[in-house]
Amino acid sequence: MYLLIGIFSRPLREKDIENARCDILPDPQRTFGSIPTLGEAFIIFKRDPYAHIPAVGGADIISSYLTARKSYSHSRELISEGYAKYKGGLFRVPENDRWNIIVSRPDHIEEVRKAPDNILSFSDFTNAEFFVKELMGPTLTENEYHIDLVRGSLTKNLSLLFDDLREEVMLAMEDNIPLTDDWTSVYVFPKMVEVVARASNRIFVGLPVCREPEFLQVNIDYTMDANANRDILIRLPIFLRPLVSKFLTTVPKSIARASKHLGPIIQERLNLIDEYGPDYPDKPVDYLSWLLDLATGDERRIPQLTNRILHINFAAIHTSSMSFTHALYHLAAEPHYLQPLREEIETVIDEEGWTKVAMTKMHKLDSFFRESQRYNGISLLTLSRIALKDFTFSDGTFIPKGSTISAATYSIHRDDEKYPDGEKFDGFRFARIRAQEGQNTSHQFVNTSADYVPFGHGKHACPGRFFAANELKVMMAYLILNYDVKMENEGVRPPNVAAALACIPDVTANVMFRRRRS
Ligand code: HEM
Repeated sequence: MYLLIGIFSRPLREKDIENARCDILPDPQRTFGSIPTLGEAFIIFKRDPYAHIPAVGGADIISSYLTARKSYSHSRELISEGYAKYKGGLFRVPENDRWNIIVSRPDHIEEVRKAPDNILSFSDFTNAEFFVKELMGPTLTENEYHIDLVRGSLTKNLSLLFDDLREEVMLAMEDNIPLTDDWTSVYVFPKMVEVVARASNRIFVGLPVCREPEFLQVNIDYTMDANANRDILIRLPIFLRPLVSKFLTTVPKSIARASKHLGPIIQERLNLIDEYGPDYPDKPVDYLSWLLDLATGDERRIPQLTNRILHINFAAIHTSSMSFTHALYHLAAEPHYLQPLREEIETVIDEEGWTKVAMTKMHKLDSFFRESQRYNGISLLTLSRIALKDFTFSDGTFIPKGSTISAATYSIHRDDEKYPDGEKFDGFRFARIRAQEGQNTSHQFVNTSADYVPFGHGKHACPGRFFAANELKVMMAYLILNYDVKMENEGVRPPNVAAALACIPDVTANVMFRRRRS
């Protein structure tokens, strides 16, 4: 309850002071990390709606300001501190422009998962976090049919598309990592981004455009630009963001660049639909065809369709290439994993050939990726939501409307009570569990639970994870069968880099490859 009117109508009472903290904007989750503005000069008092939730670094103005200032480079430490100190309970960590309320208890996570979208909203969170509406266009948020297609058609057609995916991964790997007899040092992260971009676009838009370097580059740049623009906007006062985003956004330029390649293909498909109907002969099976099946009105125009393709690449490329690089660094730093993985992959391929079913039978490989996502992940927090209404957990804990709430992903995954020796990377941890009676289908790379949330959990859990799991496994299986691998700095895995909430593999490291000898 804001006390601005009350301040002028009666003297401040002791109780008001107890329940109040000085805040600068009438936004309940505002912290003090952003640049003060003219509007912010109007200091008002209000009850602290978060008084019942302990704050890492302190809740008063000065401490929250100073802690928020550290949040970009020290998020991991701040979240770990809260997790250790308030174990099982909620806590909050300040960011530039809000408090992040963090949950970690399984029952709390389950309640966040089950809460309907009109109370705890995932899409409002992603829009606020990535400025989707302002930077990428409002239609993406108003009609999310491109997301439904990942959950539906893409996942359902994985078996059918597997051969295309496999072929593109193998060709892209050969092009990016030379098969040499002697050890060759490869600056690996950009190469993996390229392999993922090419293989993903084989399924998104098909041949030959998935191999056009400029088309792939636009898709890669789109993510980098979106992140850079977001980092600028998040530091600005809220009222300036819509205005600045208009000048900042590079999306129209990206659409124009990508349309040069996609435009003629989309037009050709639209012509065929006009002539022969939606199921025209030799219609390609890819994500673009599914978009065309569902798009109506303005959404059938080339710029709109191109933007959807760019956006799905935004969700797919860096998430998958970072996840792959995390796992690759473990393999290269500990090459003792190579032999058992090779034996498993060879045995399964001998029995099944290169199929989607074969990928599900490689339990050690699956475990290696699951463990890498547990140990590293790509985000310290997932399952993030914005409360569109007041929300109360069944234990009575109150979350005010407007709050951001997330799961303590990194800390949950490193918790010894959930994962014995959690600070140690143990590549076959989950394969051993699956070998136990009755555990065969649990603990797969794509399974989520309250204790395993690198893809989120529940209805908004990453719908692309089934596709990503197949892509990453084919990449790794191909690499393990064809190359010997080690870190340039032998035996040492380069430390991850923390930037805000992201957990990024060292993007500057080199890995050594040579043609497999044994
Ligand atoms: C290993 C790679 C990937 C990782 C680690 C990853 C991770 C995530 C995470 C953490 C979320 C948010 C879930 C939450 O916090 O509740 C998410 C959402 C999403 N991901 Fe992924 N992702 C990956 C690959 C992909 C791919 C390949 C695609 C597309 C083909 C994709 C499409 C999406 C979409 C559309 C959403 C939003 C879901 C919704 O609005 O309900 N992701 N992903």
